[in-house]
Amino acid sequence: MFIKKYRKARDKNTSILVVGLDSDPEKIKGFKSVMEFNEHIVKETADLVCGYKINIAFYEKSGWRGYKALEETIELIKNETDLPIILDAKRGDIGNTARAYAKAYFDKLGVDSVTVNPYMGRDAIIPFLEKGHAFVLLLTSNESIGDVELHVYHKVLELAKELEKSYPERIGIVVGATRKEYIGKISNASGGLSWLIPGIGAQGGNPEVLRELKGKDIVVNVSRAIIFAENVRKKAEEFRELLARQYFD
Ligand SMILES: O=c1ccn([C@@H]2O[C@H](COP(=O)(O)O)[C@@H](O)[C@H]2O)c(=O)[nH]1
Repeated sequence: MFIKKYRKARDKNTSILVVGLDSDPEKIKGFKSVMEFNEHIVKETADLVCGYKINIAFYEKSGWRGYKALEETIELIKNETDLPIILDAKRGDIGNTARAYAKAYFDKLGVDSVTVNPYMGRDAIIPFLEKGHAFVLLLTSNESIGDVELHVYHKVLELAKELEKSYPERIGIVVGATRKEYIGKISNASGGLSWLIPGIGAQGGNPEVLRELKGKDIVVNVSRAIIFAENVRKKAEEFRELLARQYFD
């Protein structure tokens, strides 16, 4: 179960860092394949993180070869570590289609959590909660949140909390670290929901926001700033320390 694996890894590694395996085949210079690149990243970081997040887009862009690399990467993480895997797929569709996605990701791929787009409401979310854990998009890290999310995020928060009653410890929210002005307010209202926080590193989000989230189950994703660094381990150590100082101290 995602939350149990996450808490165990967080406490063992004193880390709330999740490394994002956004292993764009066009950027993995010096490696023969995405799989070889991912093996290197996992070997360098497994004792510094509380999990991995894999964004499916960077695998789908290579068709079946990318999907094969995705499957092999998940197998590698499961065989070599006890760390939870979040699949960043941002799915959201009618019930029977959502059930098909949930089956593909939890039963076939074997990930622990999936990101879900809540725009279509509970039918699009529940199939994921029935099989595993889901993070629903609440207030994302990108510029254009004013177009839609700012108008509805409080509704998404209400819905997530309602679903949490039937699916305790199986639902969380995605809030960008770039959303400093909203995080305190959302934290106060978020009860026992877990948090996935992207936006630190390449997007310039502020790690100080983590001070508002002490005691909550949070994972902080950093992708490009770690995986494409010259010294991956050193960079992961720096981010682990930076985040830990805000959250654990
Ligand atoms: O609000 C969101 C939701 C998801 N993401 C994803 O997280 C990583 C961020 O990568 P960086 O290289 O650390 O910027 C990426 O997979 C995004 O698709 C997000 O950035 N913001």
